[in-house]
Amino acid sequence: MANETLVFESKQELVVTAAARFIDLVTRAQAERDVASIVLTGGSNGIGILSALAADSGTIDWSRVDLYWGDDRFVPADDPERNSGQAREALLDKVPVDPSRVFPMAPSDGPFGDDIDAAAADYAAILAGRSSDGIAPEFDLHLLGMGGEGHINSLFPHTAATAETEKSVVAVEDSPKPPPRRITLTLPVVNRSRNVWFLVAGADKAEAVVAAHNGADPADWPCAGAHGTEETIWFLDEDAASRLK
Ligand SMILES: O=C1O[C@H](COP(=O)(O)O)[C@@H](O)[C@H](O)[C@H]1O
Repeated sequence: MANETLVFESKQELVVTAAARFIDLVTRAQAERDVASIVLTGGSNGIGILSALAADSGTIDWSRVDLYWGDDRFVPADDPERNSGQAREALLDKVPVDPSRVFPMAPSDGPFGDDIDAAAADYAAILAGRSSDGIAPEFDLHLLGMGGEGHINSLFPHTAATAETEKSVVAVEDSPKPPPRRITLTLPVVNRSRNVWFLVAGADKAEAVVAAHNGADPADWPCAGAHGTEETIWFLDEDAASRLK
């Protein structure tokens, strides 16, 4: 399992480079497995890479890309906080994705109404149904943003969701970062990904970056618990990397 840490002068350089590598990765995955499977994330850089990809929309065969989300907010479908809605606006409405290959998590006004546990169970069933072992796909790439306290997806420090070892998807009712109700993939499923990429900018993330690089306890720093089976790459701006030796 390889690890790489790349440091960029600006957030823009970070997302543009990540987008170029995303195109390479998807192209290679499609050559090897026909369809590439990608887990998207939210946050400034998680959406930033999608905007950078929109500027280069002719290169990827989007009809052969499966798109999942690492987490989303359990709010109405048209709420601007939805990671999936932001992804549509930044990229997915602009490229020829196959709608049958796009798997957003259910919103709070979707088929399960306000039942967040049913919505989480539905997403687990979707992942299981698209896997070879009844659990979840081996994603080609899982994109991750990160909070200053080390959260990834909606896995926050010292929470049951972060400690989960059995379920692939769980409901979060009390996220310390608003909105409180979210659905998230768990660490065991993140870690089925061939490649895990962290997209992180800002001095407020520097302590968490050091913790992850030093192999901290994921209960304290959830970011420390995410690894690709083939490669883990940290895309950092200089501020986020400022405390690395
Ligand atoms: O709550 C969330 O935050 C993280 C990181 O966001 P950022 O704006 O600080 O980069 C994001 O990756 C995650 O999907 C989202 O739900």
